[in-house]
Amino acid sequence: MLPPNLSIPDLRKSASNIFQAGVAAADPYQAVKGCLLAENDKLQILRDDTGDKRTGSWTKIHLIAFGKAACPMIRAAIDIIPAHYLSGQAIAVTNYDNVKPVRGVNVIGAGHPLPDEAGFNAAKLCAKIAQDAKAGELVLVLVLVSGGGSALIPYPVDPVSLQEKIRTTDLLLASGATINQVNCIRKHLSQLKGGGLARMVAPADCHALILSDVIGDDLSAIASGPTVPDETTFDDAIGLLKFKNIWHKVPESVRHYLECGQQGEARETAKPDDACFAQTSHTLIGSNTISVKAIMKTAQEQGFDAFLYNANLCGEARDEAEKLVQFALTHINTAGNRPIALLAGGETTVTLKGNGRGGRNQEMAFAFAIRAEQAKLPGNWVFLSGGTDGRDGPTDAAGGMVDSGTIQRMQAAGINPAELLANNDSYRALKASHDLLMTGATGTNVADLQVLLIQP
Ligand SMILES: Nc1ncnc2c1ncn2[C@@H]1O[C@H](COP(=O)(O)OP(=O)(O)OP(=O)(O)O)[C@@H](O)[C@H]1O
Ligand SMILES: O=C(O)[C@H](O)CO
Repeated sequence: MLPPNLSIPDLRKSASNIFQAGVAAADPYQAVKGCLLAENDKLQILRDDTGDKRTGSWTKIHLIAFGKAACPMIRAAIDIIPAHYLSGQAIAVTNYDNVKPVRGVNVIGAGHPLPDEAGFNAAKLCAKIAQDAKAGELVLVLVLVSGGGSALIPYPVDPVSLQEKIRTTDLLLASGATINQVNCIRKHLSQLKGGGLARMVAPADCHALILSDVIGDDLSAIASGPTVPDETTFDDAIGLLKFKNIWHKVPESVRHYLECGQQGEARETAKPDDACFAQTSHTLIGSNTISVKAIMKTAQEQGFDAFLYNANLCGEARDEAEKLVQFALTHINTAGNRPIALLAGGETTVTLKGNGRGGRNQEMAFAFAIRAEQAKLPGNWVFLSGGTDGRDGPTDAAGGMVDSGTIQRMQAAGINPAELLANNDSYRALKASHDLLMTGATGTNVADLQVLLIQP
């Protein structure tokens, strides 16, 4: 049970425990294990999207895993699938932080959030495994997909070079575009994304187990949907680049390729009626929603009056911080004396205007501290915003955990909070106030979680 009047250290400890419960609920190893069954030496996929079982008279199974959770996902598959199925064609591509050796698997570390040469080489190996699967050999290609996959297996269309793809990704990530928008462009510049991998596997069987880091769980957006039909078009991709004011900044080869596509001279991504999907199925095995339920439960168990503020938090990080402060102010008035937990899950965006360092969670936590101080949010409070993958933006922090004393600590360290926020320099500000959330890479990835705890 909670002590009667929670101090800031008490609240910080609880916030961190609640967040960890959300991360634990997205354990990729358990999620894959819960979906596969080997009985009498035969493999069954326990449910696909329609809730049906999938079995087959496969003689070989090839494994392709990519994303931040690739290692634990492929380990679970290797632990369950009877050895006689395994062909030796097993690859896992993950970000450098999450590389772990897995028996019988070619584990490859690659660049994230910006792609690199290692990822490009890994993407070619994935394509080779897919193309080697022949229908006559009764092969199943089991694809294990998790967030981060888009950056990790870049396979640009001809004639776009890897460097040009990296430059385009960089511009997109800084533009404030949502992940669905970013991935519409990525799909139209890739050989694997937007159903490309499913096309390579066909006519052999393909099944994907998908751990979602995309709010709303649109399967075609997760890791840019390499095994999923894509409804977006070259028109959409061009429209988005123009809308985000980066059409004239992306490399000439990218503009040229997209324009060719618009005129029907380049192949569209795989649409729902593409023949490759006849043998392709999917299972969604984990998501932010499941983690949000877990943090609600943990907050309640810890004695907080828990309220689901938003299960689909999106929008510009600093604006969402402001809205949460305003909501907390009104919520406090209607609550009694019990400590309150306002909880959320989602994925905000940041439109970069400055040249500082940070990530969307750090920026939201930093902006929350500034706004809460200005609005005089009463009582002891702690606000945590963190990426379940343990990595927020191009930094080594998972996010930020700020409290009623944060702004004072920043000022005492000689920091001008407003100036640093204007420069998107949340990492420096939070480091100075000792408010960086440092978890290390967690091995999973189901977007972000927010925990606001208040002792009125
Ligand atoms: N200085 C900064 N301040 C705030 N946000 C930043 C900063 N620099 C980069 N970002 C944001 O970080 C984002 C990339 O971060 P991150 O790698 O955590 O994304 P992600 O969504 O977890 O990646 P993936 O979905 O591929 O797993 C970009 O969208 C960008 O807007
Ligand atoms: O890899 C990606 O595209 C993002 O993490 C969304 O899944």
